[in-house]
Amino acid sequence: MISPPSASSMATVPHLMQTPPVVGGALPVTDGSFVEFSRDVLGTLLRLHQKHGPIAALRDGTQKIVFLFDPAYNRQVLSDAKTYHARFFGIRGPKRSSQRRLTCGLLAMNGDQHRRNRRMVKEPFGMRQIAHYDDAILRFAEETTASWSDGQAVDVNEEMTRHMLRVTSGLLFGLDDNDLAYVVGEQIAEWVGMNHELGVGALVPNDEFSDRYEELLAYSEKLEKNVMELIRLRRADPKPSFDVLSILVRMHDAEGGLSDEELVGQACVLFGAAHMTTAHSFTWTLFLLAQHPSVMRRVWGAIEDGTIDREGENGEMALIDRVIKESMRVLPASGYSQRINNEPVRLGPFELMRGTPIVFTPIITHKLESTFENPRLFDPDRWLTTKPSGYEYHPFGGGPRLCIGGPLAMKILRTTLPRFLSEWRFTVEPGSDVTAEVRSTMLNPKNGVRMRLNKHAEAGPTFTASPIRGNIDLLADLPEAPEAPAA
Ligand code: HEM
Repeated sequence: MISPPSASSMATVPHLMQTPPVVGGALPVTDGSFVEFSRDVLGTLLRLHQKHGPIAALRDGTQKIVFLFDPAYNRQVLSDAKTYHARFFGIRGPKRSSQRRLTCGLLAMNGDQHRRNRRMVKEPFGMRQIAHYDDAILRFAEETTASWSDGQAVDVNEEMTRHMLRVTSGLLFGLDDNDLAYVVGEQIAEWVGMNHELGVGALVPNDEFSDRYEELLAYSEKLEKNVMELIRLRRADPKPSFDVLSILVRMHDAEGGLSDEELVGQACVLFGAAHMTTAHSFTWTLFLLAQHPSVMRRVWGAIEDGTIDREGENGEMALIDRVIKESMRVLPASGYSQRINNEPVRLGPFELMRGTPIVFTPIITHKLESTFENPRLFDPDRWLTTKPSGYEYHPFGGGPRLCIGGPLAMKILRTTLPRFLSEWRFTVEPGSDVTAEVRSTMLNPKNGVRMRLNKHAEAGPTFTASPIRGNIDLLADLPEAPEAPAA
């Protein structure tokens, strides 16, 4: 049956995803606090869309953040990198500081510098290069499954984060099971989080801001030392390697390509961009499959008969790709991204002064009924017929700044998931709290996702959805899950 949204979540956050029109001549503006926005991104996005429709602004004093919900606005902004600049890091720190160097990665660059760096950084992510990663990806999957025991209860998000830290340090830095890589991964997650909280705080007068600013500068020094040490370890290893850092270093040495400063910034951003987004995508996909036993049974059958990653006779998308695309539609790991206009612009009903933050979000755009029928339903087969544009469906962003690691992330997911699922049954722990929140721009499970792992060899391939608590019903229908008893 269809689990109704909980009364408490409905009281504060709208549930439907129709796009109402802009009403009358009034500007679609809500007065509020940016600090509150940074504390409840998901609720704010849902409320603004519900109230204002395709485009909205949150106003705090004299400042505005503009939110785009409609694919036409996404197209206007994302395709025009000249007018709309990326600003992933609001705080660059003093010149020659660690903070300045660490925020030097691709996500923070614009104009010619972005084009030049993107050309170089994208080299290791081409289809030809990532073909080299197949064996390593499978080996990491084997190691992770070997670490599980039958009947074990785990937080799957923690498991997937650990898994992706290993995969990322292996593929990006060529370092197998390196303790320092774990430390760096955790530090990057913390540092990105501090940047986002403070980045929003910096837009408006806020007492907390100055203390935490000093804390951020000190933290970035610690992180930079460790990223430099990873680079040093990589350089010290004489064996020829296809990991991303080796390719970048080789290009650096052969062409004088990336400066050391750029290398630190790129390494840090690549590591952060790769492991957290992909770990959350793993988690959400395993969660959605577990809560949809009818889909899971088909996936299991296709793994058994070897067709899981095979296109259909008429070129239909392989089942594993349908599952991943659909999971990234319903619960996209990247919750929102941001641009600023570097000249005054007219955007829909707004005349925006230079430097206005502009947010776009797949969380809302992926749920528009005008593009996707029953948008909150997890229905992998919709991908047999639906063909949304890159501005209607944009889990990896769009336009000239499209994610360069998208094909690698897809390869990791489509190679690893069948390996996990062939041996293990993932069942959500009944009664557990599955709450989505947007933190550091990513949609992640606030309290993890508690799941029990059982070996098919012991338990047989039976699949059951579980009653759960939390706010996930705001984003996903779980029609196969029994209702949770009232708390
Ligand atoms: C499922 C996994 C992933 C998701 C959902 C994801 C999502 C995104 C999104 C939405 C953007 C665009 C941000 C914007 O427009 O402001 C982006 C950019 C980027 N991503 Fe990913 N990403 C993933 C995996 C990866 C991986 C594996 C890597 C590298 C190893 C990576 C590296 C990058 C880089 C360097 C950019 C900046 C591109 C530019 O500005 O030119 N991502 N990603």
